[in-house]
Amino acid sequence: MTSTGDRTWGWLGSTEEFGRPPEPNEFIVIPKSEIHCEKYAGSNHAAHCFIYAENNERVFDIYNPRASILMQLRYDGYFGFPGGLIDAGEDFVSAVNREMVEEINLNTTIHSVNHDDHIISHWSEKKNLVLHFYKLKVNMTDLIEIERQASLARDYGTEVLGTIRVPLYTLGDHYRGFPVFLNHNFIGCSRDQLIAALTSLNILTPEEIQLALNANSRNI
Ligand SMILES: O=c1[nH]cnc2c1ncn2[C@H]1C[C@H](O)[C@@H](COP(=O)(O)OP(=O)(O)O)O1
Ligand SMILES: [Mn+2]
Ligand SMILES: [Mn+2]
Ligand SMILES: [Mn+2]
Repeated sequence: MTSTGDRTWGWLGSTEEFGRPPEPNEFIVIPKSEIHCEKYAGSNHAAHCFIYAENNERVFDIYNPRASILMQLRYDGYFGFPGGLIDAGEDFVSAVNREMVEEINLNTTIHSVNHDDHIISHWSEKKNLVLHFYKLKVNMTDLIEIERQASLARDYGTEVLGTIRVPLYTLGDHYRGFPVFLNHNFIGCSRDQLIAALTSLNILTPEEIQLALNANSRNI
């Protein structure tokens, strides 16, 4: 224990396991039709959101981002999406909208998700944790405003250390850009969620995603 108390988990102890790096294939996809099944009623649930805008404004007049996707650096050092744990008796959609207010100061009278915005759900039996993922499509003007407002969020500077725009382009060496980003540390199944969203929304082709997953610095 240090004087700053930063070596304890305190009341976070009950969630400590959720943030541990997942084992390969720890999180399995569960059908949307099952997410309210009794089987998962005793699990912990969390819901996060993929906020994005189409964006073809080239970087250096070379690299087309195709879209700007909002992720965040978290207090625990991982990259993740805005969202969080679902409180007892709270429904998934209310929870993710609430968490986006807390974490990025989202104005939910303008932007919010509903049940139709569900993308995918993953379950870790080991962690007894179900992670639901939603999408929110905005235009670039709105995304820039959401980014601006995020620094005024209740949890900014504590639970959330800032928003980022995920790079989708791959630079000329076939490595820097999106492949490097995919090599960073993501929390929970957020890396799988990012790939699922990019695929289901046709933002990157499956070939581009596979190339990024296979790319590494030794290739260049
Ligand atoms: O973006 C994410 N994608 C998948 N799983 C995630 C993501 N962020 C966190 N998690 C996991 C690991 C966390 O411990 C739990 C709860 O989420 P979190 O955002 O930390 O919860 P609160 O905001 O503190 O309510 O889900
Ligand atoms: Mn939160
Ligand atoms: Mn929370
Ligand atoms: Mn959170």
